[in-house]
Amino acid sequence: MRATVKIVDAYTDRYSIFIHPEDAKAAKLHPDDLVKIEYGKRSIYGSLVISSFVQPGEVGVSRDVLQLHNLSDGEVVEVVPAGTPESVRYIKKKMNGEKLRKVEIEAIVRDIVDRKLRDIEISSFVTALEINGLDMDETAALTIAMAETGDMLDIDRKPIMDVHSIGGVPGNKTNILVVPIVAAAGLTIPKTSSRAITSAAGTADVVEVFANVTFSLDEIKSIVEKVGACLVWGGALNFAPADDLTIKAERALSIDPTGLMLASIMSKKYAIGSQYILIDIPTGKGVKVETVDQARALAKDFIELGKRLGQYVEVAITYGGQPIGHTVGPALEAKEALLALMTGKGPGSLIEKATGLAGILLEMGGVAPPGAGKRMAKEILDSGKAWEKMKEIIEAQGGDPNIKPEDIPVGDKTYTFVAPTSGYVTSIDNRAITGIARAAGAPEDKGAGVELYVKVGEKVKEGDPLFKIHAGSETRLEQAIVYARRTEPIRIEGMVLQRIGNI
Ligand SMILES: O=P(O)(O)OC[C@H]1O[C@H](OP(=O)(O)O)[C@H](O)[C@@H]1O
Ligand SMILES: Nc1ccnc(=O)[nH]1
Repeated sequence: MRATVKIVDAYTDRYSIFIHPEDAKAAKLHPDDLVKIEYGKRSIYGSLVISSFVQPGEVGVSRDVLQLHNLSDGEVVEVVPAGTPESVRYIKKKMNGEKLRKVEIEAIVRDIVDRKLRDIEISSFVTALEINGLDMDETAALTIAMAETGDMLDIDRKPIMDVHSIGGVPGNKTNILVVPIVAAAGLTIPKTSSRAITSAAGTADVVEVFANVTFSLDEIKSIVEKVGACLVWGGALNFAPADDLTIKAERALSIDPTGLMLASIMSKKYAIGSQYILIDIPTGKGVKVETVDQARALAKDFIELGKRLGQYVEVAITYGGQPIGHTVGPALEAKEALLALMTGKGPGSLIEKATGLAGILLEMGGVAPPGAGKRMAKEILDSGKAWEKMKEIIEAQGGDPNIKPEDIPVGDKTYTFVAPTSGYVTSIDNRAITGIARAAGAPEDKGAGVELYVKVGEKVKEGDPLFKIHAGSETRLEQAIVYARRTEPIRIEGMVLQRIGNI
């Protein structure tokens, strides 16, 4: 049908296209149908909303559609049913456990990027990958397709280093220390991060507390060539664009299928031109990889995928059996990370992991002799050079380089859980801590999260504080308290775990 464009001031995150009920009836269109707007030689795909927001003869476009396409009020366009993309058949092949050909994977990625595949089809694809997986041929095809459907970056300052965690462990603010340490040594490290997938705060969510993380590739190039590093959100416009759309489905299901994880990470590294990449695989109970054998197998996949992409990859298998540091949630983690950079002091789990990973990168980049990297990294941190570099990065990314951790606001609705008995802390449940922080509102509410007062192996007396929940509202706080009471995330030897009566 021919229609006049009307901008609908709504951000639906579903690329919504609105038409009036009378027009929908005449065109035999139904809610959530995939529809196409044709104007000139361009095509815009979106999910149909039938509504009186628009008048007969009008087609409404939401703000998220306008983020990708220039349309103005009053333009005359054609609105037609889009039908079912061929790539849906390929998704069903993967649902049936069949191997996908390179061209089929490319079609799926292209249709995700063009928004021909709606949330429902993308979730089906992610679920199929969780159940049936991808082999290395499919993973490499997916990685390159994800990278090449977006912009690629060519940074002049070589060699280009990179570091990326597969995530999964709460409080993993490590790379916020690693990046400035490595850059302070004179190496180039254009770090891209995703927002939280299974955790309560992705690195992009944490950095966004004190600096902008959404930039175009030209802006990233300028930042990196100026200060040698960045800490930005990989989901920014047109940078491996399929990645953030599949992550949205992963986040809803709190899953991260191995093949998609490999492609998600390495597509960003490939797009930004990283040459030497260190992958962190946190390993332990309650994270994405639970055993060292599984971690070694995943490490081999990352190294093989890197070879196919022309990138040198090393992998660090790290301890992931409990949260990193003492804080979980964007603002709380930002405070802890900045304080560690300012003082060189902080929880051993954070400082030791950060200097360990940074040390490997210093050796990979040739600025530290083999075996001397961690010591050099610690010297850079202790000397204040890492903090000076971080201030350069913060300023280049539009933040306040004079920021003080104590000035960062956190949720003021709090509740502290105390030890029910005396004894040694025997375990901290990663998934429960993440669940409590997310119930409190993280990562969307940056001030929400959990502060840990104890770690595994520490001795407590009955009544000692174990952890504090921060939330932005009493409602969220109550939800987090209920979740915490149900999951009891911190176990102390000697405590009564359950009492079973004659129920
Ligand atoms: O823990 P979950 O949310 O599953 O994984 C996502 C997190 O892991 C990676 O960390 P980094 O950017 O390498 O520090 C991602 O960028 C993101 O921050
Ligand atoms: N799936 C992913 C895990 C961690 N980081 C990413 O960028 N993607």
